[in-house]
Amino acid sequence: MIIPFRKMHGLGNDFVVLDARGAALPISPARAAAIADRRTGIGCDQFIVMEPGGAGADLFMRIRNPDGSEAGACGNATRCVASLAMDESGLDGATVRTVAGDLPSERLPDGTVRVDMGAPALGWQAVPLAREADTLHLPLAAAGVSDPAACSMGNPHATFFVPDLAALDIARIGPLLEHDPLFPDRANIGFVQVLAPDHLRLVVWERGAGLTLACGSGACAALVNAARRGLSAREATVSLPGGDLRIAWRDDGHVLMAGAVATAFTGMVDLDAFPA
Ligand SMILES: N[C@H](CCC[C@H](N)C(=O)O)C(=O)O
Repeated sequence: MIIPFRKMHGLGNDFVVLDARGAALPISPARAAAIADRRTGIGCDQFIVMEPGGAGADLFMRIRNPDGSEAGACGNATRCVASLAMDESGLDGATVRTVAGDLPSERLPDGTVRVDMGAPALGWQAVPLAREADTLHLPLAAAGVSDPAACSMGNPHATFFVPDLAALDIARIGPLLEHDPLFPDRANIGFVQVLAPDHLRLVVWERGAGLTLACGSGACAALVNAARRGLSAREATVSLPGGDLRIAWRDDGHVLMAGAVATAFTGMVDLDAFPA
């Protein structure tokens, strides 16, 4: 089955996007992982399938990591597919439905796309954690980092606050923390250096994907956790290796994320060339 795909990214956090709104596609976790593989497939941080949205949503977005695991949120991909929906409709707004809820998105005058990621979940069971703990100060330490905060943005995040990001070997400690038994569903691990109350520097070891150039839900979690700790304001620029996101934790509890989106290229893919 040969079908079109679109390669998109948000600040270098990149996605292969397939369109299954017209007809279901035979996409197993194994096939998604094979297409996401950067050596033998097209290669991406997340594999995205657009499905029919149903009433009240422009589309449903299914998110898979390169290891085949399904995720409940992907902020950068949400902004990308919302941009596609707005291009198609000619409108400046679109609602993307995910397993974690409906995410209203809009294109801003400067061409960036802003998404309402909803409210973070702050309780230990919602993150989730394997046992009761204070999500503002988790009993977790590894390889020179400790005392993270945690929340869910529809997917689990732990945020460590460090004095110097450059001093960390994130490729080594990221997987240890991602797989810590405290996280029954694993977790995305963010490392934050607070530059100013309205400016955070962030690097994320993503669950099921590893180091990425940007992580939208991770930037939301970093801002929420920094504000909860009194380390930042409720609105800040989050600078990731791939670029800046503007994050605001509104008084109504919702977290807004704005940033650039882009289509790198389009092409055709033969699904039968990958394992069923
Ligand atoms: N690895 C994440 C999904 C992608 C998140 C990230 N790419 C974003 O922009 O939010 C997880 O398993 O929860």
